[in-house]
Amino acid sequence: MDGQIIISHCGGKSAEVDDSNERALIDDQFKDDNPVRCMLNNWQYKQPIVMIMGSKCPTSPTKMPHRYQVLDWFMITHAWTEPDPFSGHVRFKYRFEKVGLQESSWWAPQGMPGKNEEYLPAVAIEERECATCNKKSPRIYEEGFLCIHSTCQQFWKLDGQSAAHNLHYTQQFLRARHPVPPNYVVPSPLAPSIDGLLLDRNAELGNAHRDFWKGIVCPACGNCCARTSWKGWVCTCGYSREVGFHVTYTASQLREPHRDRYVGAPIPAINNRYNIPVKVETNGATTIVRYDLGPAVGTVIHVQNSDELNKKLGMDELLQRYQDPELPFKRGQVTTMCGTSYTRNFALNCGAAYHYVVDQDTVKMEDAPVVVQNVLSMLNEQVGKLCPGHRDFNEVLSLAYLEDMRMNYHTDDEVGLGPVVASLSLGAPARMGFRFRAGWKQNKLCHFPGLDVDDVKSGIPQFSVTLNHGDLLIMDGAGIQRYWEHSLTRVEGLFRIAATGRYIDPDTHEAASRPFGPTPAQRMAITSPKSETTVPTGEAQSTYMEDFFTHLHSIPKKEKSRRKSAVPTASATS
Ligand SMILES: O=C(O)CCC(=O)C(=O)O
Ligand SMILES: [Fe+2]
Repeated sequence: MDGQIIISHCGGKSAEVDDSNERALIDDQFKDDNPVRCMLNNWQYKQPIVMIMGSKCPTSPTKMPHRYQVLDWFMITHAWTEPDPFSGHVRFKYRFEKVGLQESSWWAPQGMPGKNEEYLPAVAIEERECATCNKKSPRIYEEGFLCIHSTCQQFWKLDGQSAAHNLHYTQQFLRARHPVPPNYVVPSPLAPSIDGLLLDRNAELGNAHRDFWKGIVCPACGNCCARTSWKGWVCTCGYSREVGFHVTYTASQLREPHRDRYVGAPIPAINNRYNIPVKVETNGATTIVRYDLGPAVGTVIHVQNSDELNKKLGMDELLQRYQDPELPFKRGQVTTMCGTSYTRNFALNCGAAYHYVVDQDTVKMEDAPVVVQNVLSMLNEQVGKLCPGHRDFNEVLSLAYLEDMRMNYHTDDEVGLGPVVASLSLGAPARMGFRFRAGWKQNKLCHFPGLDVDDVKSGIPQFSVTLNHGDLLIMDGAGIQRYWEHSLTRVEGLFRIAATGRYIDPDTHEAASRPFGPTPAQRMAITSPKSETTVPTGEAQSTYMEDFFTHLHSIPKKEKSRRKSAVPTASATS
């Protein structure tokens, strides 16, 4: 790797060799493998590609300042196959060349190609035909011409013998620079302009559009900056940009335009295989639907009110007050195997501390925004009527969903939680799915005689409900969290609030809460100074590409059919 050329392999299927830090392929890579196909498409159709480098990259020419950094736009000039030095499996390799050769590369040290250096005149990479397969190969290594076609008997052989693995790239291969083909366009700047984003977007969307909650590149320091604050983007360098809401959404604006608000008894969306008993009770203004999941599990209760009753109960006002830009909503931090990330939705926890996979602050109920205090009273009153013996909630987790936000399947089964969990929905409609909790085999014994374990593994929802503005969804029974999972698969609109009440026993819950991940490291600036270099033009592109494509290492037929039949099992266990 230098400031303009990167030679690398990718395409997956590698694993650590024993306990060493070395990785090796555990299977051949094939042209039909998705990651390989993507790369070959990029090469064939000349699609520019952004290179991102991790701080642990062993061939980096300088010390990388961040865990991950964006290098630049590159194009693939050559692709070929080689045996993996450790396992002998076939692996695809690629030569990437920076598109903007005239720009100085921030990651290159002084004196390296790409750094303030007038570049050498372009040199061509020689190509030769293999006497056995009659296909062309580029000259990549000093040690001699190697046939790069893995289906050829002479693949990776020098004078009839398997070539060593510690070969040296030719100077031509390293020094060649290719003209940027006509019509070759970089699809976007590496750092999209935040002003363009904010000004061009339709203000009627009220800034709940996805563009307003995804990350930006900080215009002050170049750092990638997630939107975690309700008010807008706040970068660790001190830069901040408020977003606010241009529009205060009303319930009728957020309603699904193609479906009328509830009229009459709802039709529950049920995969009716297990005949979940459903009871519907209505008095005109309120409809209560009860999904009976069995005596050892519990009941899901869905309460829907007419528009008039919702108004009377103050639901529209609650929705409006939840759009106050001063509310301390935040996107919570989640630590995953791949690093630190954020929940999709904004959260505000009030009352007892509530720890789940997310690291979040809690506001005491006496200091909580009035809207949250009102919701708590309303939840306690309504749930008290429907679930006899209900212990008053002492916590409300308010979640704000902007466009395209959702919540994946999970259970609210943290230690110290009471058996009743109830959430009030405000704003845009959303679909909540319920499925069997994977891996909980006792399901079989517990209820639904004849439960097919494949239905547990499949992850398919057994029933789902549409939560409209003003609806109350009560999960009554600890067994629901034990044997079932729920998710918010789809929010049909720009803005939705879910305010969920729970009883949390502070002592047992605190004692059992999970450790949380580290805060994000301080980030440093990346700048990319410009310098004058010459860009080669007019040099021919490699011509062996066609040969390579017609002679590619593809999955054998037998293997292909085996993979196809394996698909359902693989997805079922995921
Ligand atoms: O958005 C919702 O209605 C569901 C929220 C939820 O499941 C939770 O807070 O645990
Ligand atoms: Fe939940």
